Amino acid sequence: MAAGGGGGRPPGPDPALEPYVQTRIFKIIVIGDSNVGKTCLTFRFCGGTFPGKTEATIGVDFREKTVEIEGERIKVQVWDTAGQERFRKSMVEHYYRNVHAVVFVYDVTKMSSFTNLKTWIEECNGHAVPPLVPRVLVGNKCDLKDLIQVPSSLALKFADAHNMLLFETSAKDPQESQNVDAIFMCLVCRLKAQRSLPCRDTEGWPAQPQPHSRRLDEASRKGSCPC
Ligand SMILES: Nc1nc2c(ncn2[C@@H]2O[C@H](COP(=O)(O)OP(=O)(O)OP(=O)(O)O)[C@@H](O)[C@H]2O)c(=O)[nH]1
Ligand SMILES: [Mg+2]
Repeated sequence: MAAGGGGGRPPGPDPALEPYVQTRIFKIIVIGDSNVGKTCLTFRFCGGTFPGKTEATIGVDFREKTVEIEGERIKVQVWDTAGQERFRKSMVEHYYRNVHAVVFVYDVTKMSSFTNLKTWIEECNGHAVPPLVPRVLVGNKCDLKDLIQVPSSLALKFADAHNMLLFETSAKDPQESQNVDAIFMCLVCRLKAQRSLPCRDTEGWPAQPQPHSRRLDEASRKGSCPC
């Protein structure tokens, strides 16, 4: 038997006496047409790689990443939603419930995925997502330079009209991985600034100024959070 009969507890301070530190959880949903790269973007952010092969998402896939900002650990819970109507219809209510931030994704090589954004925004508005819930717009697949159909100027105009930041990036290009991170980190920074208490309630948040659109590469060149 061990000297002192410590009852099996490892040496060190008694956890019961340590101050209780709660990790905040921010729920971020990723929305957009099927095949725009939602799964790949969330995989890149949470796992750091581009998945070799993806299947159409059914319902939702959850991914998580814990980040540290100004000494605070925050759990980012990413909801990778299904773009195909038949795989999402029973889940839509769950997507929007208590959501903290929304990422709208289109494919820069597919104009229809851009024009369909208005439908996705309507769906979001139809689920009473509070106006203070930050939203960003992401044009994905920028690595396919010769196939680009959606000009940056058009996307920027749309983002401005909807009070969203615009990010143009690629889940596939490893050199863009910091820029993919910046999409989510920007949202986490805004949420952290908005909220001082660890609660999930999205109502009654303090008012925040709306962001101006800004290209991701502009922000990332500065090497800091684009907010
Ligand atoms: N070239 C290129 N291909 C990409 C990129 N991101 C995703 N893809 C490809 O696009 C296809 C669809 O990607 P997913 O991430 O599964 O698309 P999704 O939006 O999750 O689709 P749903 O789950 O059906 O809603 C896959 O073949 C990916 O390999 C990218 O940045 N560049
Ligand atoms: Mg998917």
